[in-house]
Amino acid sequence: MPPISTSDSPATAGGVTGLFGGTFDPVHLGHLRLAEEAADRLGLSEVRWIPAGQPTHRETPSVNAQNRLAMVQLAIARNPRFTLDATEVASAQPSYTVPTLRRLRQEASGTGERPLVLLLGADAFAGLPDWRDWTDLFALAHIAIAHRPGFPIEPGNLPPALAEVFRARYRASPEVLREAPAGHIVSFAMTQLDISATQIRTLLRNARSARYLLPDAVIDYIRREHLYCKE
Ligand SMILES: Nc1ncnc2c1ncn2[C@@H]1O[C@H](COP(=O)(O)OP(=O)(O)OP(=O)(O)O)[C@@H](O)[C@H]1O
Ligand SMILES: O=C(O)c1ccc[n+]([C@@H]2O[C@H](COP(=O)([O-])O)[C@@H](O)[C@H]2O)c1
Repeated sequence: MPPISTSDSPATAGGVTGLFGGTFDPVHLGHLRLAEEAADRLGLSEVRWIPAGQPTHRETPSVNAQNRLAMVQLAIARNPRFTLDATEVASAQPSYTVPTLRRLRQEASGTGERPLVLLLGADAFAGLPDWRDWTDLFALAHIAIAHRPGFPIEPGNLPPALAEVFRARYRASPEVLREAPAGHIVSFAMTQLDISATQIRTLLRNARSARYLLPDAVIDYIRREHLYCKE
């Protein structure tokens, strides 16, 4: 099992750290390829997975936070670059990203101004102006956007306030991530996998196979715990 970080476990010293938050209801191969390809293409020494305890911007997840955390733990268990951050799940507060980044920035302060990179799918990036205190994000971390089928990354497709920020902060080369601790936006191509947790929940509710869309260990867990069954 990978190490689980809590607020008192400092991030790995040195390198560039990727931060990957999500509802993960459930975690699937689209998430795993995003994190793996981000690590390769952006040269990340670690990708820290941060399941949201109480997501604020969507319906209540189908499965509770402990089960979603357990599924992520199983999914990333054999990858030495992946770590799990249980802090949002352990918190009684709603899961907002800016306070999480402030905490991680403080943890990283012992290792100097280390670059932190928030990893987002293109759909999540387009929704940024709805996030709480979203303009504060850029003082705390870089953002790396993963291409996702159906969500082209172009200023013309973004809300105006975000398009302006995108034009000012976007850089073509991921090398800029090492040159500053925060503030740049980059994008990276990833294997296009049109997989969503919504699709998987629908398959499982209808007693259809979700095999090869998510890791076997996660499917086994879902079966054992009777998750995503028809009510
Ligand atoms: N297939 C995919 N390709 C690229 N990015 C993805 C993919 N699936 C999810 N992501 C990204 O992973 C992050 C976490 O996503 P989330 O847990 O909401 O998964 P989801 O499949 O989009 O879920 P749901 O269908 O419940 O909305 C977001 O940044 C999202 O954009
Ligand atoms: O901070 C916010 O206001 C905020 C609003 C929407 C989404 N987020 C974060 O964005 C990440 C992806 O969200 P989602 O809904 O695609 O799973 C996850 O870590 C959420 O906590 C954060």
